[in-house]
Amino acid sequence: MVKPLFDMKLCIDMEITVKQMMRIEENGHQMGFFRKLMMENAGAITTRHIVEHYPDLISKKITIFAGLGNNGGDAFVVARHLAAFGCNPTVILLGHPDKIKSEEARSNWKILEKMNSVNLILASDASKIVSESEVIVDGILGTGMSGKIREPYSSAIDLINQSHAFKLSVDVPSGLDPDTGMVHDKCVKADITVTFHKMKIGMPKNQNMCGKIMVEKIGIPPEAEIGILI
Ligand SMILES: NC(=O)C1=CN([C@@H]2O[C@H](COP(=O)(O)OP(=O)(O)OC[C@H]3O[C@@H](n4cnc5c(N)ncnc54)[C@H](O)[C@@H]3O)[C@@H](O)[C@H]2O)[C@H](O)CC1
Ligand SMILES: [K+]
Repeated sequence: MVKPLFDMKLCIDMEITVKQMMRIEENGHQMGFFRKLMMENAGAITTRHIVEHYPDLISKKITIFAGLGNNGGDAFVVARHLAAFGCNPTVILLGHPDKIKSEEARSNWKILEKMNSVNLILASDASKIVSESEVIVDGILGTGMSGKIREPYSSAIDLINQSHAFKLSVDVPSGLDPDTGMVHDKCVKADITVTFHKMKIGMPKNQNMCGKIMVEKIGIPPEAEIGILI
């Protein structure tokens, strides 16, 4: 039975909670639109915004911070897509590769390990690299953030905020509570945040930390929202 189109239209511009997003993501995955595909689309559309912001991007020093969760996985995809545009980004992984949480993130890391066009730095003193960066991608924490920011994420957020680089946050500025917009501890102050699928309800409440918010679809079937938003 095909749902009437108007149902889908009603929820196109809704703002959703983290819990709703995770349930929609799971439904999409169960429908066969696997998380790995979502991650690829998320990274590709995020890269598009960086390329559009900087037409002369190839000449820019780009540093990508990646956590061990799927926010970091999105950032790995951004690194690969930027390389395809002729850039040589540096990825700073905030932990050991063995601790990367999911298969989809790990498989994207393994691709980067085979690419000479992307510099991989394990969590070391990133301060020199950051001081020379012109573009910083924040793929540290997304919707999986909880509680006081632990090291080395905490120092990484401080480093990013001390930089004068252009800052783009993946999905959520790292450290922002996506459901309330509150900063319980510390948070990346982004110039642009590219968030996926739908706006998270807390983000418009804290434009100061999010910067300009872009809501981008990543291919999740609207039917994945049935029973959650519809
Ligand atoms: N919404 C979608 O359709 C998709 C979203 N994607 C991206 O996935 C992240 C959410 O990924 P998840 O693995 O659930 O969580 P995070 O990456 O945000 O963080 C988990 C990671 O961070 C550690 N951690 C949590 N809290 C803290 C803290 N306070 N201090 C230090 N470390 C913390 C935790 O242990 C984990 O290691 C979403 O935002 C999107 O970017 C997918 O790409 C697919 C589609
Ligand atoms: K982030």
